[in-house]
Amino acid sequence: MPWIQLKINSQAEYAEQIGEMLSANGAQAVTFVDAKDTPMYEPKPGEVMLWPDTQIVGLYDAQYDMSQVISQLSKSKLLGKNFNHKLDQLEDKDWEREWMVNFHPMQFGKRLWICPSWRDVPDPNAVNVMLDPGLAFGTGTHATTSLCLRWLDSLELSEATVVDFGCGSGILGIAALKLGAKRVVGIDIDPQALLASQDNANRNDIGEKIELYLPEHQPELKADVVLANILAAPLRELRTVITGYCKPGGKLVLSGILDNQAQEINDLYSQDFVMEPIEIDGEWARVSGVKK
Ligand SMILES: C[S@@+](CC[C@H](N)C(=O)[O-])C[C@H]1O[C@@H](n2cnc3c(N)ncnc32)[C@H](O)[C@@H]1O
Repeated sequence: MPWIQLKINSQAEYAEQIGEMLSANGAQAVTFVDAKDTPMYEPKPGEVMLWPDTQIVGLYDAQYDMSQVISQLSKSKLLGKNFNHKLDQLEDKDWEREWMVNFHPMQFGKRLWICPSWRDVPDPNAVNVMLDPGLAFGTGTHATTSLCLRWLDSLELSEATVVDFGCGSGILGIAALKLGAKRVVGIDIDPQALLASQDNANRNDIGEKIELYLPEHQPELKADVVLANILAAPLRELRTVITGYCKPGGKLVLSGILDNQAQEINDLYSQDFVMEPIEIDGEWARVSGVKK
């Protein structure tokens, strides 16, 4: 479905109010972008980042009557009759890649950085994962991914075999390889994710160390580390499969779990794992343990 994007530049102090006006006037999503594209850090979950010159971007269904929206907005005291705005038509894919504007290098734990493949690395001596998720999930900006990345950074992974269940962009498996793992098996139901994972692995010169499978072709193996960031429902349903991938003494991390689901998932997996303390980030939780 095509979309229409309405862009309004403003001083930071008015941006949130303008954003609220766009939401009240039919915008399906409102984002805030630095109008001057100065370097910045990634907003934490729940945090609205405002820069001195902020661009407020409202996303509207292409069928929406934008003349009505503009007329409504021009009646507000904040914007006035001749307020400065820009309207752009977007195709779906353009919108899905809009996040690229806001994707900057980010550090996770002590050693690990995730860097958009089109930007410079901030520290050439760090463990840098160069990433372009394409249309797959996983940039590190989402709390479910960052919880796993921080956990990975805290491990000694030399020579480890790793299963990345629900690999998306490949971000977790590739980070594990760059942190020293010797082999990663990535599994995903989405063929786009497998393509993105292979592209990203190649981009990081470790393409030969990753194997990617749809669930119907997933191989049998016992891994030292199992990662699964795939929401609570599949974690429940696939417990035996996920548990089966982990060797005794191996480590497991589960994410994609809401804060209020974490204890139940923790208790479920405690049948086979000695669980570690649950880690919370905003509304998301990380559950982890060591196989008995
Ligand atoms: C939340 S994303 C996580 C991506 C990446 N691992 C990360 O941490 O950012 C979940 C991924 O799991 C995949 N997925 C969902 N259900 C699955 C299942 N039953 N088996 C395998 N993959 C699944 C989705 O296609 C998606 O790519």
